[in-house]
Amino acid sequence: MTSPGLDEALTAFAARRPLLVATDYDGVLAPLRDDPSAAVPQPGVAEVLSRLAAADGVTVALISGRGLDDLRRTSGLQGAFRWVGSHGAEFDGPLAGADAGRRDELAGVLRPLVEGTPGARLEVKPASVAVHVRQVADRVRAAGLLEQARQAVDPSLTLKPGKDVLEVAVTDAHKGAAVQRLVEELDVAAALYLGDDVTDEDAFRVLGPDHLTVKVGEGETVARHRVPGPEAVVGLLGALADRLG
Ligand SMILES: O=P(O)(O)OC[C@H]1O[C@H](O[C@H]2O[C@H](CO)[C@@H](O)[C@H](O)[C@H]2O)[C@H](O)[C@@H](O)[C@@H]1O
Repeated sequence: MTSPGLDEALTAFAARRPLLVATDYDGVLAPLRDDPSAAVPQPGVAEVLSRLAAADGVTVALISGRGLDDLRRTSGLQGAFRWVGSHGAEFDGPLAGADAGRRDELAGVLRPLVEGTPGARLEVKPASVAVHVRQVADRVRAAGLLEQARQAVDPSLTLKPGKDVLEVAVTDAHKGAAVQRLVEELDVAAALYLGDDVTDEDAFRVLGPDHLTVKVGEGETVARHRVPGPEAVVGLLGALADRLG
């Protein structure tokens, strides 16, 4: 499933400087799990990210839909990385809490729907509320809950559908804006972005042909390359680290 041409594209990418190596977390660095707190990195991730971050002229960024604190805690990763949480709403560190009132109001709307669906789970994040249905055995009810949630919320809020989840955000932050901001701030010659979900398409879209975009797993994408899953991601990042010397 690894796309033809990726190896050559990686070699060309590695020859440029400065570089941004940006990656999503769930489904890319960590295999998906029923319990989000159990989604730990694929073996080899910590080592390869450290190798990349140590290379001259290379910045590594983790850009996740998770809240920043959750991302750090669950991943257990440490290093001189740029940490971006809440789809970009947490760009320079944790949110101060200005949006907490609106978010709690939203949680109040969604909670009764979730509590009425066995297996569903509500996740209250810094700038959003997520309705998770991965563990809803009745798939018709799972789809019904996500639709009910869509209908129940204020239409001015931002809907972010994902893998067995619908997230409703009180900010309009998205990963595309976060990547763009890093590219400009760091003034990089090229960026690599790895992502597996619908919200990663925003990041793929802002990166033109000078950059390297890699979709992880199946599904429609505007990314130019594809690898099958987190194990292949470790292989790809290792191959990049080898080329960076
Ligand atoms: O942007 P990401 O780093 O990919 O984060 C996206 C969401 O990831 C988590 O949910 C997803 O992964 C869970 C663990 O594998 C899985 O149980 C769930 O079904 C997936 O949707 C996280 O819980 C969300 O907050 C993130 O937005």
